Amino acid sequence: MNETTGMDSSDEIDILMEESPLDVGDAIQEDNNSSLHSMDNEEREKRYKNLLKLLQNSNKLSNAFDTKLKNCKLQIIKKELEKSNKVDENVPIKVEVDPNTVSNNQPIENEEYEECYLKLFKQPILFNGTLKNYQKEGLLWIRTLFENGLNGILADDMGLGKTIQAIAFLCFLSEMGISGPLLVIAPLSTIPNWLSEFSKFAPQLKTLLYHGKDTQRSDIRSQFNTNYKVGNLNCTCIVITTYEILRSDIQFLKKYHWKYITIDEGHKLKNSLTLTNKCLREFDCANKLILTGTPIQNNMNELWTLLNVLMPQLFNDVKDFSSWFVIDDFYGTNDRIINIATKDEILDIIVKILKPFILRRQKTETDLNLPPKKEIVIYAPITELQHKLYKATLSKEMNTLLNKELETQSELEVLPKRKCVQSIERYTETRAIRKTEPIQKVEPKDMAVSLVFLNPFIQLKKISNHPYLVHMPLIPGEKKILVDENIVNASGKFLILDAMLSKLKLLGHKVLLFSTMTQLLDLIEEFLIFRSYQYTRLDGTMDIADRVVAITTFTNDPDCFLMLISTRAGGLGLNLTAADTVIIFDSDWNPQCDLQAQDRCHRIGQVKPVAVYRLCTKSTVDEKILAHAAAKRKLEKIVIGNGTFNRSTKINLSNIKELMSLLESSDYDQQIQSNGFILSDEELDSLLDRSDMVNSKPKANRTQSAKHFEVLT
Ligand SMILES: Nc1ncnc2c1ncn2[C@@H]1O[C@H](COP(=O)(O)OP(=O)(O)OP(=O)(O)O)[C@@H](O)[C@H]1O
Repeated sequence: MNETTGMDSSDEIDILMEESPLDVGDAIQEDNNSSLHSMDNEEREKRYKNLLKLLQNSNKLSNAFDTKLKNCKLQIIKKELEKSNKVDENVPIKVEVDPNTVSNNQPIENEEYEECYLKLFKQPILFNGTLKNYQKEGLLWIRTLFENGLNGILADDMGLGKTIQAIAFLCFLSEMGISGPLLVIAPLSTIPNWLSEFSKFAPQLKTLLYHGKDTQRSDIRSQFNTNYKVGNLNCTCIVITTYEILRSDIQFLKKYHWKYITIDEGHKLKNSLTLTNKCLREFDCANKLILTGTPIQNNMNELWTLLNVLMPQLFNDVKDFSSWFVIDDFYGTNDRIINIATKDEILDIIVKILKPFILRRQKTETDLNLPPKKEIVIYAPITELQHKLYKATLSKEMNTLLNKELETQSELEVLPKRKCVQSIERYTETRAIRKTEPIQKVEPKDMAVSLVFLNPFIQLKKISNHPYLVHMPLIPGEKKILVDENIVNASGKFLILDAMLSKLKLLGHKVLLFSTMTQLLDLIEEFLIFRSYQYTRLDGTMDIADRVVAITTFTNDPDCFLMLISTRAGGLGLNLTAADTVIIFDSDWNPQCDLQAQDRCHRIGQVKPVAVYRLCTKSTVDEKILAHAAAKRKLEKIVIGNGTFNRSTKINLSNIKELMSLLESSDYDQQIQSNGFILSDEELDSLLDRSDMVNSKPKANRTQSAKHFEVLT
């Protein structure tokens, strides 16, 4: 029996399952055996039919769930309205719906009920804040799934407050007297955020951080079931842990009967074969809620994984499924759209199946009124040294090129991590003047050479970013990097960065600088120290305490100008609205990682327009990475980016025109190409100008006529 609505939902769901007998086993088994591409046509046809059969049957089941969920939602709303006792006076309810008489096919007009609900909505007493309207709707949706014993995915755009909605729901559970234990699983990088959001929005709830050494964790485990009183309410501890601890302690954790598990940044589950997924399947848990701003990042495989997490009994294996959909289909040319169209049938059904269980709202659909954001790609020049090394790598002549230096060559040392820098004395128009004496210019006699020919691609990527990553000058006899003006002059991106930073600092902006390579972050750190910029750093090697220090220093210290962040470690769940500028030094293969990065500062709490600068070295692998990322973005746009999972939007994937326009759309507001000259003040002003964003939305493909830049259209 349901604890809040009094409905017995499990029986109904069992009946629904029986009504849709699925030949699941056969379909999946047969679908697993061998690679799709090595099959003859007859075999392909057979497997395709099996897959369709499985999906169509599941679709029926999902439709039944959908109707059931809508009815349940209505019941909850009615109950809440009755409780508020204001229905007759204040709310013009015209529609009378008896959930018992609604047939499976009949759409329920419940907008008016929802409107009333939003008007009279009382948020959980333990929640210390004001939920926005779309968050109230989100809470209602999470609650409806819970009442029906179903798992769901809250896939709101990044920064819309998924954490807040999850916390509000945990407050609701506590108020309902649901006994725990309750678990939140999140990546290490978002744990500080969870802790601070709990203390801000649910200060009366007790959280228990399950982390630390073996012995500490065993002590913490004894407190999992601790109950405590808040007024009359009997509350239970909320255990917070990381994916890593989940994997290492699964033997202990699976002994508990978890009442509710919230899984943050759930796209980490995207591969159903991972250990984390396996662990989660082993858990004894009533319900799960997955939070992710980016449910589909790479391929259809991930859609299947979502099905697996939501309905593991039906979708229990993923092998070969992805071969129906390959990322190549989404590369460029229009005739590929035909391929996509032929696969619509499968895609369409999957999206329909997922629909009741996924809630996704985009920033543009909400009343958030965030300040505008624009994204500009800056094509950096390639320096002579970069060109020489790049060409040598391509023609596999690197050894010959560097042969003469091999006698003096040292092993490349990992650069020391710096925690802070000396404060700067003053800034001129173009430079920060350091308090300390500049390093004496020394002729570089020694070189550290890092040549990993096993992966020439990485080599090329390093050279495109900074040639020192493969060919670093050292202070003679010291095995330490020699830092002088050459650290800037050797790399096209550093030339651009140097010019931009001095101006950004002067204009009072704060910057988040993302890179996918920690070695590159080390080098940028050397440069920041050389220029005496104050900065903090966040990367995957840091523990929770150090991360908290880095974030608070950046947020609260007005002199701390820049935060260096490794894209993969720091892109998730952080709130860094003190910054209004993002520099993506090198793009990630996965565009969602870069979007996550931008969203650290373009979110609730941001009051200034945000500019995102993406650096790309012209005619190098950098351009390939950008193109690949753009192809992945197209997939995401087609499947989830068009409001498909907003439950009020109708699905329409078969509109070729719509697909074409999505495929042809650009992710960037502006693309700028440097011709290799040092930037003049005038050009910099033009590049960093945000006046177009002050009173209006960012303009697409703005033209720009500075002397040394050219707009690519
Ligand atoms: N109702 C609210 N009132 C006040 N602040 C809010 C509210 N909702 C969200 N915020 C703030 O907005 C910011 C973004 O929220 P949150 O981190 O929960 O977003 P998210 O969707 O989980 O983002 P991400 O996907 O990046 O993790 C946070 O600083 C949060 O405190």
